Amino acid sequence: MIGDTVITLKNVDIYQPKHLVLANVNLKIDKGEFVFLIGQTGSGKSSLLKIIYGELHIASGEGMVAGFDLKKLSEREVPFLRRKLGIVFQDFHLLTDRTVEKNLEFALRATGWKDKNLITNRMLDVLEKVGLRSKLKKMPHELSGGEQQRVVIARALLNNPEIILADEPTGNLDPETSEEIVLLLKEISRSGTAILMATHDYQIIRNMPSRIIKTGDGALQDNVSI
Ligand SMILES: Nc1ncnc2c1ncn2[C@@H]1O[C@H](COP(=O)(O)OP(=O)(O)OP(=O)(O)O)[C@@H](O)[C@H]1O
Repeated sequence: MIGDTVITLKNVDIYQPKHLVLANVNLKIDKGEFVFLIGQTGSGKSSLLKIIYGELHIASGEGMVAGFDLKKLSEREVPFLRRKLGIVFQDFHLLTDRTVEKNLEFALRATGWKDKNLITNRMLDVLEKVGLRSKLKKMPHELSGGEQQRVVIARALLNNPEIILADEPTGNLDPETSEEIVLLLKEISRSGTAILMATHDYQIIRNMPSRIIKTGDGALQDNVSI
């Protein structure tokens, strides 16, 4: 990693799977930056995120994410890259058959945590950050959409990620709750985690001015205004 840059893509072509979705992508995101990713449906936002979290391979160009060289990334290393990333998607992906506590514990154990006390402390820590410490014993269906999304964000924070990738994290939420979620993500970015958030919600972008990148016509544009 060079300096405080946590994502670097240089002249990257992104294919899905044989069709060139984005050509010659150049992108740099620094530690603690908050960036919106916009673009029409099908223009390549998810494909860009997939390159960053190692779901799609780089065919040409270069990429470094959280210190991992995407070009050299083997299947075996992908889980280690993912531990440096928090991933937050639109449809919450909480396990519906267990409590908030058990959801978080499951994610910690899956990433190698064993000590019960450390697990409990970490869970309380992240729930505190998202303002949901009192909901530890609740089942997902006992929470509102916004609260469920906060738990997903708490889960994304468990391993202290360098970057959070959020794909339409407010897609299922009302405008007020959406704004709260984005404010929470902004606050998280101020403590040093870079946030890249794909969204179609221009209202939110207008209310919270930040750097905007945009996919369209097979390319990625930086510092766009809307
Ligand atoms: N698994 C796949 N196989 C074939 N083509 C795909 C696949 N996934 C995506 N595509 C195509 O790649 C292009 C970019 O898709 P992508 O999902 O990145 O767009 P997007 O900007 O995230 O769209 P949305 O806003 O609808 O989520 C689209 O033309 C899509 O049809």
